This record gives sequence, C-alpha cells and structure tokens, in this order.
Amino acid sequence: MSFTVAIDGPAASGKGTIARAVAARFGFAHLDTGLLYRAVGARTLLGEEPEVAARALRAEDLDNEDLRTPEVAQAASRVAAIPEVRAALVDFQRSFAMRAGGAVLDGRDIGTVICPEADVKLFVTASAEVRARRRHAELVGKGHDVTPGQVLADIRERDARDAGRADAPMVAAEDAMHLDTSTLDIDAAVEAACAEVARHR
Ligand SMILES: Nc1ncnc2c1ncn2[C@@H]1O[C@H](COP(=O)(O)OP(=O)(O)OP(=O)(O)O)[C@@H](O)[C@H]1O
Ligand SMILES: Nc1ccn([C@@H]2O[C@H](COP(=O)(O)O)[C@@H](O)[C@H]2O)c(=O)n1
Repeated sequence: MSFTVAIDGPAASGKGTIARAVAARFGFAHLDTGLLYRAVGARTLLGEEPEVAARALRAEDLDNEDLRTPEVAQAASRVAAIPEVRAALVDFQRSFAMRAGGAVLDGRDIGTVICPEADVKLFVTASAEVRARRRHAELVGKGHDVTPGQVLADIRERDARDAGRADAPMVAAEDAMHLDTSTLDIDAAVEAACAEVARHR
C-alpha cells in the first residue's frame, strides 16, 4: 500500500535533510524533486533547450554531485518557471509517490500539485538569513568560493522566482503542517517531522 509524505519549502530550508531522515526512519523511498529541475537546468547551461532536456531526462541523470552548485540552482529555478518543463516531469514524480512501501518527496509543489492527496504534508521554512548561513557553510565545506552575501542574494532571487511564477508556484498547501527550523537544530527538526508522520501512520 502507498503512503506519501510531501515536504515543500524554500531554498535551503532543510526540507531535504528532513525528507532523508523521515525516509530512513520509516523505511520509505525518497525523491529530491529539486534534482529533476537541477538536471534540466544543468543541460540548458550546456546549450540544450529546456523542454527537450526535460523530456529526455533519465533517473541516472540525478546521480551527479555537480548538480549542487549555485549556478545550477539558478538555472533550475529559471527552467522551473516553464510550464512545458514542469508538465514533462509530473508522471515520474507521481509514479514515485505511489510506490508500495511509502515515499517521501521534497520540493516546491508536492503538497499542492504533484500529490494533493498526500497522507502527510509539511511546509518547512527558516529565515532567509539562517538559510543562507547554513547553505554558505555547506558550500564552503565542499570547496566553493562564495561569500555569505552571494548565497543570501541567490536564495532571495530563487525564492522570489519560485513563489512568483504562474505555474505551480511555491506555496504551502492549506492542510500542511508548518515547520520553522530557524531555531531548531537538525535533530529537533527531524523529530518534529517524524512525530507528524507517526500521527498519520
Ligand atoms: N535544522 C537545521 N539546523 C542546522 N542546519 C541545518 C538544519 N537543517 C538543515 N541544515 C543544513 O542546512 C543546509 C541546507 O539543508 P537542506 O539541503 O536539507 O535544505 P533544502 O531545503 O533541501 O535545500 P534545497 O532547496 O537546496 O534543496 C544543509 O547544509 C543542512 O545540513
Ligand atoms: N518540486 C520542485 C522542486 C524544485 N523546483 C525548482 O528547482 C530549483 C532547485 O530546487 P532545490 O530544491 O534543489 O533547491 C528550485 O529553486 C525551484 O525553482 C521546483 O520548481 N519544484
């Protein structure tokens, strides 16, 4: 039987960290849907048309650490505003969500568009400053040469584009539980999310 957990939220809010932990705790499969848009965005940086890249996407394209750069994140956010790109990625996400044994998907439109009937919906937030601090530390740890100011600007630009687009904008589902992680460490955030999942199991 399927059981779907939808986790949405803005850039670097911690939704991926929570999604991975929830999946591990409950034995669910996990899909980071941002990787789909990042993989399409990365291909456009090489000159491919976004719609063509989205239709040609394969699961193995997601398994690439090079997708986690700020340049690819911006390209992902730009292609994510194109309705044909989003449409080409819907079936893959919905099939993943329906797999037996349970699934956790994190992104921007999971609880609203991809899985409006999800069993559990979370909308994970944190202040832009806190998110930028965490993402800056992560990028520096991976050897990227970025300033805190650049990371904050990137996050604000992506948030504005993701929330402002006409098709599947980033917005909390009406029935989502809001989880602000600004003052929570990872363990506390994960425990709050797991408690919500357990409540619906
Ligand atoms: N509650 C927390 N306390 C401290 N650091 C955190 C917390 N949650 C996540 N982090 C760290 O913040 C960074 C961003 O987290 P994560 O990648 O989970 O965010 P995300 O919302 O999935 O990002 P993206 O939108 O880019 O996919 C990571 O380095 C992660 O380890
Ligand atoms: N369901 C989703 C997931 C992601 N996006 C877009 O992709 C960009 C990168 O996503 P990350 O989660 O890896 O930060 C993001 O800024 C969105 O534009 C989306 O539209 N829908």
